[in-house]
Amino acid sequence: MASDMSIKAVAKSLAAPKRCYVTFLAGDGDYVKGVVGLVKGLRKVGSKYPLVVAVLPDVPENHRRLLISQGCIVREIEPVYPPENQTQFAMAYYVINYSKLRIWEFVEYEKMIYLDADIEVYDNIDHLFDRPNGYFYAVMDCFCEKTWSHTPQYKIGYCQQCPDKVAWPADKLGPPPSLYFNAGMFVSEPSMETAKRLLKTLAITPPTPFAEQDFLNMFFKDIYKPIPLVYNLVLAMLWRHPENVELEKVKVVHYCAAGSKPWRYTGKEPNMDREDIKMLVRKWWDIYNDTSLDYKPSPTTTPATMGLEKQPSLLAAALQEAGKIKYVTAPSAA
Ligand SMILES: O=c1ccn([C@@H]2O[C@H](COP(=O)(O)OP(=O)(O)O[C@H]3O[C@H](CO)[C@H](O)[C@H](O)[C@H]3O)[C@@H](O)[C@H]2O)c(=O)[nH]1
Ligand SMILES: O[C@H]1[C@H](O)[C@@H](O)[C@H](O)[C@@H](O)[C@H]1O
Repeated sequence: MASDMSIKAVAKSLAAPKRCYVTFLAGDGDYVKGVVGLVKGLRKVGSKYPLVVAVLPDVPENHRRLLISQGCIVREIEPVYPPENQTQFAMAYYVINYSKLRIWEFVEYEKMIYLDADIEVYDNIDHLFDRPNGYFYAVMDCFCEKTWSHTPQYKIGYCQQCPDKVAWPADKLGPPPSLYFNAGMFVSEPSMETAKRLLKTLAITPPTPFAEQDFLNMFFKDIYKPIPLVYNLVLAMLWRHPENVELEKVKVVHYCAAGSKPWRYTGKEPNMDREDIKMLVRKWWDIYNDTSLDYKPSPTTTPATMGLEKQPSLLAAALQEAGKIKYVTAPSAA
């Protein structure tokens, strides 16, 4: 009977579509805290799918171990560099974000939901995996913060979040820009063919201020489908377009406004003393500090299910940190 059950469970898991959440981690700084907060948040809302962390080689071993002990699957990726250029990125470190393009190589999954490490999930969004294949789903960005000051949109006060407020001067600037998404959250399908095309296209595309975000907008323009802003609340929306935000309905918060990363929050930067911001920063810390959300390996956890089979050097350490993992060895014929 028991073995019947387990056969059924295995068959079910084999038939289940392969889906995952993905995030990206670079360097030895404090973004690792963001990933820990994220995986705990996903656990809190009962997400059914694992969080795969695409790490650059410069992520130190102790951070990788911490992530594995929190139930993440750590996958090292090779860095991707944009072509040489004199471009000023909106933030100098955005140059590393081109490496995000590697996640289309994760073809052991059929579909992925990408989330930046400075994102927290406050409600289950697994249903986004059920949207039809063949599209790139993401939330429309806002052009009103200073990081956009290099653009005509910012200069004339045009934002796609309120396209009727300032009309786009088509006579002077030509047709209005295509819809533009924030690349901190998106739904897409890994594919080796797409991965190769991304890199090939990048090699002949000069870098622009929002780095891979601009690039992805260009690359996926024809299959982009906007989804409601509850799936990626870019914090500036709270003061730039409050009429568009119903905060209590928001499922995913993106702490991308200057000064809003919870683990660096001081409250001193513009807008950071707002009550809604303070509440959102507190909410993030509540999840991060909640030890009941720490990863508890199930009795059937194995190196393979933890994604450790290709990382023997991390295995022992991860198991030590995770503490109580029990292996279920394959039944022996003897
Ligand atoms: O030292 C770093 C810097 C960044 N990151 C990773 O890169 C992501 C993007 O960086 P930020 O969150 O600091 O950047 P923003 O929120 O300002 O980013 C926005 O613009 C970027 C342009 O490159 C990306 O498109 C990003 O997805 C979009 O949300 C982080 O969340 C994190 O996952 C690191 O791991 N380490
Ligand atoms: O797309 C950008 C980007 O994500 C920036 O980091 C953020 O500061 C801006 O508000 C947003 O519009």
